[in-house]
Amino acid sequence: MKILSQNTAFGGMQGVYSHQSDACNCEMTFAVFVPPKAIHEPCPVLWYLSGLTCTHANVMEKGEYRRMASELGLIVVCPDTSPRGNDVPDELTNWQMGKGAGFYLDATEKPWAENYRMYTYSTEELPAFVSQHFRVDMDRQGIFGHSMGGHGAMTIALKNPDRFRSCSAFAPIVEPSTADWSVPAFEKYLGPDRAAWRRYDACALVEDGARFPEFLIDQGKADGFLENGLRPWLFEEAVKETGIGLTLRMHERYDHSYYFISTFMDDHLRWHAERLR
Ligand SMILES: N[C@@H](CCC(=O)N[C@@H](CSC=O)C(=O)NCC(=O)O)C(=O)O
Repeated sequence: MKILSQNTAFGGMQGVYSHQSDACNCEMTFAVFVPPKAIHEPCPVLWYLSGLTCTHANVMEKGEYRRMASELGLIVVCPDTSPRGNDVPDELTNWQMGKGAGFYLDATEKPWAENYRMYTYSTEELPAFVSQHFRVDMDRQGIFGHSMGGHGAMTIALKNPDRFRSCSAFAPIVEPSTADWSVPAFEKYLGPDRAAWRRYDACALVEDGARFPEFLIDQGKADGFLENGLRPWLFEEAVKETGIGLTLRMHERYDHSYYFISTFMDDHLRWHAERLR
């Protein structure tokens, strides 16, 4: 593991690290905040998955999670959103595909399949790596994310209900297999057979029988992506009569930005901490 930076914050340590990823076949960077409590005992770990165009750095710089994570004793890990490097295929003028747009899936189509394996990276390789290098209690894991990362968090939780005790999302893409900004990417990463897309779609997963106890979703009503990209009401409909709990909070005047995310960050951290005790 390479240490790229380490800074003391709120009595804990915000670090940025990189390692060679077998899943993505490239060097991957991630951020980890370790609260002071982890000096004495293993702490619960919260995985934060970021949205389109992001790296590990967006939430680290603008998410404002450290004060509360420090207070609650939560380790927060923020992976990158795609493989990186000059050898990794990309669409330079398309922010909804390629680098910064990994959609937390394992691509099956050329040329993407060689590197774009963010599902395996986020659910297997990075957790194994983090558990080796940090004092994490892997029996107490939660996952959350924003937009494309909200989609990632919800689909990963639905597919791994025994691993995660809590899941929440800020403005998630709840049905990427029908949303304007994700259908072209799904076609390129996964091919034309839409049956294969359902494994990476929260609404479809629920329809197909996947279950997770409960979700918290915050959504801004002034979010420019609400109608065509995010549509949380589809998930509300999907979970009806399934026994899955959903707290969906719609907020007047909030948009899609980190101003919105940072406003509700403390609520999400408390939501997770209560379930990770
Ligand atoms: N470049 C785009 C806007 C991209 C954008 O809003 N990205 C969001 C995530 S969107 C869904 O996954 C984001 O988190 N951006 C990073 C940030 O720091 O705000 C455009 O031109 O509209």
